Amino acid sequence: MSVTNETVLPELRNAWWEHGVRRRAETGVLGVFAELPQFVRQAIGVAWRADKVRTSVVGLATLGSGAMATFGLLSTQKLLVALFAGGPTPDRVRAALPALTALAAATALRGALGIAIGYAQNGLTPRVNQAAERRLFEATTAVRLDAFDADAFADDMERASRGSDAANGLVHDTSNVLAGFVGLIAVAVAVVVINPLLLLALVVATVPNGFAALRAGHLRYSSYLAGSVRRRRRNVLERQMADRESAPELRSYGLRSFLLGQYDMVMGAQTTEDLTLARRVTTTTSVGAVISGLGLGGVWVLLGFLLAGGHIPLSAAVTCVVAVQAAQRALSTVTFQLDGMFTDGQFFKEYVNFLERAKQYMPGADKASRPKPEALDRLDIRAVSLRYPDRDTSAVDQVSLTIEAGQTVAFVGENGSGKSTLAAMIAALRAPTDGVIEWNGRPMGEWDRDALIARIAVVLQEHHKWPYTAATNIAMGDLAVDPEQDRIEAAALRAAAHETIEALPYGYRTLLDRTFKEGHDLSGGQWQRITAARGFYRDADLLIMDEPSSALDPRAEEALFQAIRSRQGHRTTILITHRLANVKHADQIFVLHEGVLVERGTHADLMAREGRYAGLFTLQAAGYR
Ligand SMILES: Nc1ncnc2c1ncn2[C@@H]1O[C@H](COP(=O)(O)OP(=O)(O)OP(=O)(O)O)[C@@H](O)[C@H]1O
Repeated sequence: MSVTNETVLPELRNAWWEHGVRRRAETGVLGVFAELPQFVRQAIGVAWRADKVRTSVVGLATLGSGAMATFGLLSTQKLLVALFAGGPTPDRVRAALPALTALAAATALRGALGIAIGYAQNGLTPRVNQAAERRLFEATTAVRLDAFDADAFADDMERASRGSDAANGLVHDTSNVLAGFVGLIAVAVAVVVINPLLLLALVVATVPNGFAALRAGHLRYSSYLAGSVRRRRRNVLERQMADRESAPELRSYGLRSFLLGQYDMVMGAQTTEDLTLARRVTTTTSVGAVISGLGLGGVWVLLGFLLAGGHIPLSAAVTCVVAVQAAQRALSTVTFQLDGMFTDGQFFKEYVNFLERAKQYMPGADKASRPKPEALDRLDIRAVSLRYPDRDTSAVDQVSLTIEAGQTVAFVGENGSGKSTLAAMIAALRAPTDGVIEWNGRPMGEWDRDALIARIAVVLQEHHKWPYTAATNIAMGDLAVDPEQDRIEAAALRAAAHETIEALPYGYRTLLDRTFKEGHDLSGGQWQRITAARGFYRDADLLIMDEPSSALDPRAEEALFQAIRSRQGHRTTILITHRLANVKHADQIFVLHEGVLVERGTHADLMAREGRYAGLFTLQAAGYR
C-alpha cells in the first residue's frame, strides 16, 4: 500500500485556541445568556483595574446615550403630535419648534456621547491588554520551576496566554453589548410612555430576529469547528513545506511530491467542507431574514388595526415605526457582539483560572525579613532527595556531602543518575522533597532568595539561546550592574568565545537570532561558549557548570577547563561532565548512580578503589589509546 494514497497525518488533539469557539458551538442560544452576568462582572473588573477614568466615561456615557435615545423618541412623538394637529401650517411648525429643538439637542448630545465612548474605548483597550498581559507574565516568571513539570499547569498556561487578547475583546464587546441593551431598554421605555400596547409590537418585531441571529451564530461556530482539523492539518503541511528547518530533509529525501500529495488530499476535502459551510450559513441567514420580515409585517398589521380602531393616534404609530427601526439597530449590535463576548469570556475564564492556580506555585513571600547570605564558606548537603511529580522513584536519593569554599568538585555518573537534579537544588532552582542544603550552616530557604541566587552562577546543560546580541547574551549573567565591554570580553576569553564573537559580522554587537534583520546563527559549540561566558561573567561565589563542553572542539574544551581550574583555591566550582579526563584535578569527585551517591574522593582515591568511577574512567581512556 502506498502511503501517498491516504493521509498519513496522525489525529490532532483538540486545539486550545479553539476552546472559546468549541464552547460556543456546544452552548445553546439560551445558554449564552446564562453566562453573561459573570462575563459582564469580569469585564468591568478588568477594565476598572486598568483605567478607572476611561471605564467610568464608557459606563456613564453609555447610560447617558440610552437616556438621550429615550428622550429623542419622546421628542419625536411630541413633534409629530404638533405637526399632525389641525390649523394652518406655520402655526403647527411654530408649535412643533420646542419639540424639534429638544430632538436636535438629544441627537447632538447622543452623537457627542458616542464620540466620547469611542475615544474612551480606544484608550481603554490597549491599557487593558497591557495590564492583563503583564499580570500573566508576572505569574509565569514568578512561579517555582516545579510548576513547569505539571502537565496541567503547562496546558493551562498555554490557554491563559490567549487571555490578554481575550480581556481586550471582552471589554470591547461587553461595552458594545451593554450599549445595545441600553439602546433596547431606551426604546422600550419610550414606547411604553407613548402607549404600552406598542411594546408588544416591539417584542414581535425584535425577538424572533434576535433569536435567529443568535442561532445563525451558533451554526457558524459549529461549522467552523467541523473544518478545524483539516484547517490545522493544512497548517502543519504548510510548515513542513515552507519551513527552514524541514527544507534540508525535504530535499535530501525527495519528499516534495509526497507532501504536495498530502496537501491536495487535505485541501480537496476542505473545499467540499467550505462549500457545505457556505450553503448552511446562507440558509440560516435567509431563514433569519424571513423570520424577521414576518415579525415586522406583523407589527405593521398590528399598527394598522390599532390606528383603524382609533386606539392610537397617527403620531404614535409613526413614532413606533421609528422606534422599531432603532430597536432593530440596537439588537443587531447586541447579537453581533454577543458571540464575541461569549467566546472571549471563555478564554478569559481560563486566564483567571490560571492566575488562581499559579498562586499555589509561588515561592514564599516573606523574604524581606530574611538575612542576606555572606560569601560562601561552606555548603552542606544533608540527606537530600528529590522526586519529580510523575515519577515513582527519586531522581536524587538521600545524598549527603560537603563542599568547602574554593574547591572544585565534580559530579559524575551515567545518564539519568541525578547529577543535574542535584545541581539544580544546589542552585536553588528546585527545592528538595526531603533533606536540606545549607549555605554557611543555614538552610538555603532561610536566606534572602534573591541575594542567595546572586551569589550563584549556573551554566545549564539545556541552555537558552537568548535572541539578543552576543554582548547582551554574556552580560545577562549579571544585569544587576551596567554591562562593561572589558568585563564581557574577559568572560568571553575565559570561555574561548572571544575569537568566535570577533569573527561575527558585527562582533559583540551581532544579533544572535536569524528571525531578525542581520541576525546570525551560531553552531551548537559556539552557543555553548557564549553560555559558558555568561557563567563566568557573573563573578559568583559558586559556579555550577552542567556539561559545559559537550559540543566544544578539543582546543576550546582545553581553554574552558583551564579557566575552570584557575578558579580553584579562591572560588567554588561544581562541574558536571562525562569527559572524565577533565575532572582529574577536582578536589572531590562525587559519583552518583540511580540517584544515590555511591563513591567519593579524589581521582587518585577513586582509581585506587577500582569501583564504578575507575571503571568508567578506564573505559573512556581506552578509547584514546
Ligand atoms: N523535569 C523532570 N521531570 C521528570 N523527571 C525528570 C525531570 N528532569 C529529570 N528527570 C528524571 O530524573 C532522573 C535524573 O535526571 P538528571 O537530569 O538529574 O540526570 P543526569 O545525571 O544529569 O543525566 P545526564 O547525564 O543525561 O545529563 C532521570 O531519570 C530523568 O529522566
